[in-house]
Amino acid sequence: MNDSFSLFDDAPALEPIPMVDADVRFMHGFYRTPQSQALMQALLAETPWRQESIVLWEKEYLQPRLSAWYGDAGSVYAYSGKRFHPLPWTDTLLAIKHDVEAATSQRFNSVLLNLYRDENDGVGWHSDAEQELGRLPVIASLSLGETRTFRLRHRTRKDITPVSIELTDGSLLLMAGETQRKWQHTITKERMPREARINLTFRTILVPA
Ligand SMILES: O=C(O)CCC(=O)C(=O)O
Ligand SMILES: [Fe+2]
Repeated sequence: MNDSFSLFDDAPALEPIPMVDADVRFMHGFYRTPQSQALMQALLAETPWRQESIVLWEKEYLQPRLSAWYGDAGSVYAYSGKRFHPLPWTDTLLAIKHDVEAATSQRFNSVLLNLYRDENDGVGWHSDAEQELGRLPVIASLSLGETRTFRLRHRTRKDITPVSIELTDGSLLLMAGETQRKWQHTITKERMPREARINLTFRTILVPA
């Protein structure tokens, strides 16, 4: 699906972002228009988007975004006291997974889709350090649609400057190594009007033997 790997193309590559205690790589234009727009439209139409809730201090809150969870049948994900069973892969998602696996030399068995409908949607500071992601999670994050700012901050070292990355349409971000153990990340809400953005985070859920 992605034709950007030809030797004769000026193929962009995942470039390391210099960070302490983290392995973060990033590239613009992993998918380019019009392909990125076609994927966005397909995912907007095909996905059974849900607004999930989280429980904090015994109070239930709706998440400020819509989401959907897909993966291999065994890749059950526990999050905020709930267990999510994945939807079966679609052709669209399998094609994207194939491209992302080729670009990252990694294999993934699940993907979390997030839809940020406008500037009022976001995701708070967190790390993806759930037990079923293993000790050193590898997460590949594809962005489609509106650009949003991805911020990272070190969990314990206040002397380390936070990092901001503009996640443009069609960009690909890889987080590996100690990134989830040592850093947190967020997509902040914005003041100015924003169009919709879809983010796909490919993950590997370790299935208990
Ligand atoms: O939307 C993004 O770029 C980040 C999403 C995220 O951090 C997550 O789903 O865990
Ligand atoms: Fe995350």
